[in-house]
Amino acid sequence: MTASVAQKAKTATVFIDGEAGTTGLEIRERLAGIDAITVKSIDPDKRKDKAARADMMRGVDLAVLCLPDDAAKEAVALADTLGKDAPKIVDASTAHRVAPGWVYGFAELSPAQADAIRNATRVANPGCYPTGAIALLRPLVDAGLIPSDYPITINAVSGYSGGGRSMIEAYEAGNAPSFELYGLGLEHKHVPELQAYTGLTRRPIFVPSVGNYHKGMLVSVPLHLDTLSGNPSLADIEAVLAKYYKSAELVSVVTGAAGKIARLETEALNDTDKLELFVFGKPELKQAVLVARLDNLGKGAAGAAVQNIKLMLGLA
Ligand SMILES: NC(=O)C1=CN([C@@H]2O[C@H](COP(=O)(O)OP(=O)(O)OC[C@H]3O[C@@H](n4cnc5c(N)ncnc54)[C@H](OP(=O)(O)O)[C@@H]3O)[C@@H](O)[C@H]2O)C=CC1
Ligand SMILES: CC(=O)N[C@@H](CCC(=O)OP(=O)(O)O)C(=O)O
Repeated sequence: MTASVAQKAKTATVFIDGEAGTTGLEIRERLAGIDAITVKSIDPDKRKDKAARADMMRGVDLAVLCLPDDAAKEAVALADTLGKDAPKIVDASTAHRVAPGWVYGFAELSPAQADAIRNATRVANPGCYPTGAIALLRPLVDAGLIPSDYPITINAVSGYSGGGRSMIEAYEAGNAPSFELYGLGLEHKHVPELQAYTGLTRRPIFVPSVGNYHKGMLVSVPLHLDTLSGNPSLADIEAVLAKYYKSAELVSVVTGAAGKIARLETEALNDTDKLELFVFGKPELKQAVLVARLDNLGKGAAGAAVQNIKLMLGLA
């Protein structure tokens, strides 16, 4: 597959299973701007027809699954019936993010991750919230500043597009709340990937929320500096993050925010695939708040999917 994909790199073909959904549409829009990729669309009447979907998969280099979890598992089972004709797969759902045999599609996770994605046939696209939280925490756990058994709490807010078509319709009907916390049973579907890819041995507490606006996300992690290893300063934390993402095109560390910026709004990165990281806090208090900002449909979904598609098709 790798050699043939390289040979036909100019005409790589992609099928988006779930093309008409929130994430599918965003991916289609981004792929339309890439000359080296042709999107093959299924007849809308057949979009849930297993035989038609299997035929589409047989005819492409890569399939992107933008489906609910159960439908994504069904799509993988369909691909499994195709043997050597199965396409490469990027799954945007939660179904395979910690599954054996799948590579986690966060290219900036570690220096080796982009290559792991390039060489993979099955890649699980990260959740929007874990993208922010893992980006903040993984470098600090790796550096030993945050002990792996540290009791981490992650607070986050998303625009309502994060909930897909049904939540978008509910909010746009005009009778949704202005803001609400959810996941208060502490079993949000993102916790397993959050724990697995941050390297935390203690299960983090994750408190998501949704605001009455379309898209844009903030993920924040409060820290008591005097309980971390080596009593690090805000500058130490910032330096670890800045070094980790030095060469990353899409992830940037906004340095010097502490003491200068006191408010942060959610929508500044909308319609981009960027992820910004900030370290706020006050040295005298020995307290810090790490914050990640992203477009939940950009780096939190379609932007990361397209990054993975390009890596897997030999285009990046
Ligand atoms: N929205 C977001 O910010 C993010 C979403 N995701 C994940 O991406 C996946 C898609 O989410 P999202 O785009 O928001 O969801 P949507 O509800 O907006 O879209 C889902 C699409 O899948 C189609 N679909 C449902 N069941 C089947 C099936 N059995 N066969 C074929 N097509 C089917 C739906 O068609 P129909 O409407 O006609 O039923 C719809 O077009 C989910 O797993 C979600 O967790 C990932 C990252 C972020
Ligand atoms: C606001 C909202 O409801 N958000 C979704 C997460 C969206 C996302 O990115 O996660 P997946 O990729 O795992 O779907 C939720 O909390 O379930």
